[in-house]
Amino acid sequence: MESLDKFIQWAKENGSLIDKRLSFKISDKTGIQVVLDSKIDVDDKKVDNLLISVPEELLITRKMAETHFHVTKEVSSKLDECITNPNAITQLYLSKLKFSDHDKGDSNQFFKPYLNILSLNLQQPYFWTADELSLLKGTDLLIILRSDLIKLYDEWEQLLKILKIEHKKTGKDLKSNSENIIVYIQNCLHDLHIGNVEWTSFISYLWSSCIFRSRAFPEVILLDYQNVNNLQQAFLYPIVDLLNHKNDQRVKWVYSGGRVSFVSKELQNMENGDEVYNNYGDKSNEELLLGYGFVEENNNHENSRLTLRLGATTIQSAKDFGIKLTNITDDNSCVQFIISYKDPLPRELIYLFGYLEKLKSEDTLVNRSILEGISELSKILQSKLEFFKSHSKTGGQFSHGSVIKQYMSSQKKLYIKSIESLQKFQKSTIKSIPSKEILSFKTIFKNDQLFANSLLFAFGITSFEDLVRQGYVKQALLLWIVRASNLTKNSHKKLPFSVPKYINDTFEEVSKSIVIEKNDVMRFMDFYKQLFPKLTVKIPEVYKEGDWGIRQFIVADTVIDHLVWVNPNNQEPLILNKIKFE
Ligand SMILES: C[S@@+](CC[C@H](N)C(=O)[O-])C[C@H]1O[C@@H](n2cnc3c(N)ncnc32)[C@H](O)[C@@H]1O
Repeated sequence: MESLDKFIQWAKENGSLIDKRLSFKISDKTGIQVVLDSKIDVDDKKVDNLLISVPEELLITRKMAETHFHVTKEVSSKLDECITNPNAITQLYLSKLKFSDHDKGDSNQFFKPYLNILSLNLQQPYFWTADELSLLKGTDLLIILRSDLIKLYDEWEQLLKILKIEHKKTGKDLKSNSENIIVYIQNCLHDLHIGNVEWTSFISYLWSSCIFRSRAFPEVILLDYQNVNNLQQAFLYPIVDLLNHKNDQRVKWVYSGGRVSFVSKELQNMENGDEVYNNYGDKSNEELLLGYGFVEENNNHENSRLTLRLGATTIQSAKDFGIKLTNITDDNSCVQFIISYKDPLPRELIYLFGYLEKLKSEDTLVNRSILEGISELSKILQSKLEFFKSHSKTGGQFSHGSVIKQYMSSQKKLYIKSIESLQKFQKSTIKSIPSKEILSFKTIFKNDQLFANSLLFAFGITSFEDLVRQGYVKQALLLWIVRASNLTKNSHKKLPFSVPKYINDTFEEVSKSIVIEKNDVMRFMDFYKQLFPKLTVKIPEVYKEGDWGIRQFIVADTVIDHLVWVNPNNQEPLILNKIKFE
């Protein structure tokens, strides 16, 4: 608290204006926070409330860093050419301000009260223990974290090289980015926490880069848009960076007359003692966790990356077919989709799964392929849900356990939403199919009594539910499709419903073109022998009419591939005409 008071005093002495109604506190959970001490007057309610105003001399900027390191125009351009992060040099400058004891220069002394409130114990996962990180296994977080660290290491090496700053590597330092960077960080944590690190070391650069990620403001607010080459360029903004974050807060940062001010439109609705928040940008929990070390429990901006490893050939052929795939990994082997509350079920994801279930003989997506695709997609979403469900229960014993649980739980909620949308989509797809293009096997079972009764003898089952329970749906369906192909005009009349023409048309089409191999016959032999000639003898009115040879069952099996989708919720087969999915 003492360093916080000193810092506020320093800021005020150096021209900062802080609204009297604000006070600064320290909480266990969120660190320093800014609180509204007295309610807003009725008169104030209409105006935007200017709460904090800081003169630009208190900001830590790239310009300041370049002056400090005597960077020429050429070197500055080289930095931009070789390093994508425009804040690299400012980060190094911050490391020097914070960790260099040799440099007792003016700026180091001047910023001391500010530097003292910058915690050495940061919450981002880069500083978590190995046990805590192992709880992230199976999430993208761990993959991104590793690749961020490798990129940062390269950035640090490049930066020192361009600025010709020597870092004498000790035994504790990494020799290259390919060494186990996570183990290196774990070994440096103690020294970092007590401030005993070289300002030129990678660990201090990691610290200052995390300070930048969690506290810096975009420089576009200071200058004309055109004057900022890189929108990522940022500066440190003492005092305003004490405000914690909440999504959807209506705030403004205004630059005028050499001062940067923070304005909030939220005060009207606030009570005494409420926390005043900034808005770091509407962020997903992954962004919040990696950038800031916390997550929002009910985050409307939550999203999740669904990565599908399909291989380059499949991805290319899906694209050639017309599926719009925008997020393909660099090696072309994976395609990614973003699941969010705004779009819990991207349409292109459904089309892709429909495409994957398309038969070679089909040149468009038909209702069957889409429904089949939905079933496959559902399995993937369910397995994601199960993963996040089980992981939202573990980790309680670790200091970052609760944030891990919250992250897993918010991912879980998002997948629940996505699965709900998929179920709705499945229902509406079935509903949209005209009744003459769809026939349910349950309806057949109910209406074709003669056939249904024959199944008691064939499989010992008494109802459709029994058929499902005993696992004979496929066999019964094969029998019925052969029966449908054998129905004469006369026997057709005896049925209380008409067999849709597309079923027998498909049967004929397949029958004409199919090439039957010995293997196909072998595959059906056991099934066939079990039922025939038994059925022919016992129930001739069904099984003696027409052709009941084994070939018919092989044809029926292909007809099923072409026309049938089994609803995974109730195992009911639907026989669908091949019409284009609209
Ligand atoms: C710009 S600083 C805000 C001031 C900070 N509380 C401090 O102690 O200096 C950002 C850091 O504050 C914390 N923070 C900000 N908003 C938070 C929130 N809604 N919940 C938890 N921690 C938060 C995180 O540690 C984050 O990295």
